[in-house]
Amino acid sequence: MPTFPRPGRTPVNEITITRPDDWHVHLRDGDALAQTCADMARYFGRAIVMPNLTPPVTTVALAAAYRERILAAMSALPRQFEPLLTLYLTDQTDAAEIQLAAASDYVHAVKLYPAGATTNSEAGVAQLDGLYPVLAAMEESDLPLLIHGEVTDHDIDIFDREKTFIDRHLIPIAERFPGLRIVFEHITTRDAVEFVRDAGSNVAATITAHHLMFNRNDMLVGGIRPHYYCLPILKRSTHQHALIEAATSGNSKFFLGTDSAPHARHAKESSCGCAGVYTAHAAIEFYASVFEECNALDKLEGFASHFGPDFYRLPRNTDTITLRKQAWDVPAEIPLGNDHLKPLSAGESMHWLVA
Ligand SMILES: NC(=O)N[C@@H](CC(=O)O)C(=O)O
Ligand SMILES: [Zn+2]
Ligand SMILES: [Zn+2]
Repeated sequence: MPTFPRPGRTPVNEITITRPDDWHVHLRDGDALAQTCADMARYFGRAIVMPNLTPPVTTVALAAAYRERILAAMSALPRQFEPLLTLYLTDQTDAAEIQLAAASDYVHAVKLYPAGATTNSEAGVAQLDGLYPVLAAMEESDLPLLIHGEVTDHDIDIFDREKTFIDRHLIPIAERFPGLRIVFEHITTRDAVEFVRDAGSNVAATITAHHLMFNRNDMLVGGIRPHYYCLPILKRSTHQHALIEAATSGNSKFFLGTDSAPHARHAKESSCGCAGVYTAHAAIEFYASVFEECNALDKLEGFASHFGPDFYRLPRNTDTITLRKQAWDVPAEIPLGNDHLKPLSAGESMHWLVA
């Protein structure tokens, strides 16, 4: 991992921060919820829950029902987190549904998946221009737009899909709807960092732990590692360094979103493996390791616990968590309903743990 040494580095064995939230997570549904909710409830306060179920969460009524299933799955747990629901945009979404969402107290954002861009995005938006009346309604009712920012054109190289999305779609959307709050989700490139940094205060980005920890060499050198395969795909190290600089900079436009995305082990270790990395079992511990490497542990609290709620116009959590230096081993496998998944860093040793 690259380091950005800052003067005065002193070893830290314990850090207490405002309770963090996860601004982008996939909990899935059904019997997967037992594990995904338990991992989130270990210390996160709230989580923006992605709507890419099958079928997707396209209406406020479906979001209400999904929320009930999440709360039911959590009822047996020693502590709970608050699920913040999102709607899945389709070519059929209308302004009336947006108004319903804005009026509800549990739908907090609307998610744009370009059709075919990622896992369960088949029902996503095929014609982005056709979306403009819906985006106008969102701007009007101040409901944030969350974007999986990749084009899907066959002639665009997979490593260039985020950059091309910025040029073709994000710049026009941001110009046309200057009052629309936009979260550019799970950014993976220097181009995305620069776009968000230079945009208005209505534009922010989430950054995953795995895009801070790894680049495409980690996935492809010495053998292909399907458990590092996610979308947007890991990029070259120069992009990884730009993400690390952004996350540890203290700039409030960049905040924590794990994109923890469970897939059964056999579905990833396959001749056509699924996209998604599971990090919920050790999320804040992964981020803490990266920030520590960069001697930037003092910047973790803003990134993990302050900038997200500020952007979403929600109160910051008022209690704290404490991370301690403590060796522990990530399990080799984690149950997922009747199946199993291989979590990030399976079988490896970690040195931070939430007390
Ligand atoms: N990130 C991923 O690679 N996969 C996510 C979908 C997404 O966030 O794009 C999933 O739902 O599995
Ligand atoms: Zn995505
Ligand atoms: Zn995601």
